[in-house]
Amino acid sequence: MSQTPVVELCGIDTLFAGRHVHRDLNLRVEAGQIVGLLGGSGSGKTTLLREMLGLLHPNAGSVRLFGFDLNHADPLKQRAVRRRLGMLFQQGALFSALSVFDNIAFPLRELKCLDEDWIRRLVHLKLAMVELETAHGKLMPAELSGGMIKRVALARALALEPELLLLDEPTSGLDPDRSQNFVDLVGALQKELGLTVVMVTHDLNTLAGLATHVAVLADQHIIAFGPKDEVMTVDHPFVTGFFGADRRKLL
Ligand SMILES: Nc1ncnc2c1ncn2[C@@H]1O[C@H](COP(=O)(O)OP(=O)(O)OP(=O)(O)O)[C@@H](O)[C@H]1O
Repeated sequence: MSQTPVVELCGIDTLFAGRHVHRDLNLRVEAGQIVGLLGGSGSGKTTLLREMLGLLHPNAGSVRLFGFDLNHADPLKQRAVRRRLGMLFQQGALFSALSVFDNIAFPLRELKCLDEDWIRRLVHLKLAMVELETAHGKLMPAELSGGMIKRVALARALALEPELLLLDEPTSGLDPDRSQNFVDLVGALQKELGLTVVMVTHDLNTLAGLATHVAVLADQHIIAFGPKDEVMTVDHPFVTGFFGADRRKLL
């Protein structure tokens, strides 16, 4: 018997001002997969991540995480489900008025059941996980490089030890070296922590370095899903245009 999928989107319709962004969209992500979500600009990728986070409810269809329907579960259950996922926003979305330490401590303090001594130990552990030092905890977000912002945001996303990690353009704004380091870090943590990952990316190297599977969002739904070597041979204008002559990079 197959296991409960980590993410299951069924028949999703999303409309803004009467215009469909998603129409009868379906996606099933199994435990341990790293799914690269591709699609043209404005095709509704970030909107889909927001629906997985429960920040936005689709107009029709169901969003199930770990088997729980986010639209119908009671608020307590919804909160419990949300704690099982971490999100890395495109620009990091750190709280600018809080230090690195306090940014990472934020979700831990929200639990309201850990004393400060535990929080300190956990924050230092998360800093080490993303290859930063304890001393970095004192810095403010404005003092960080682009790569460090991504690492701190990742440490915060991992604070509650999620099973599902959502990444929105994880390497955008990083130069090729930093981008490769970040891809290696996420890949190593994914293996170590057994994470399931859904990431939006436009970057072929990030996709090549991380994704086990690719989902293509076009024409308002997922037109292709599967291992990346299968998806890149799909005959669709977006797929052909995206992979173009670089198809071999992914193999
Ligand atoms: N809250 C909102 N209100 C109205 N329209 C919205 C809202 N959020 C998104 N949209 C619209 O929905 C469409 C999809 O947006 P979304 O940000 O999900 O696309 P995307 O695929 O992530 O794009 P990009 O790759 O450019 O970031 C866009 O046309 C956007 O303007």
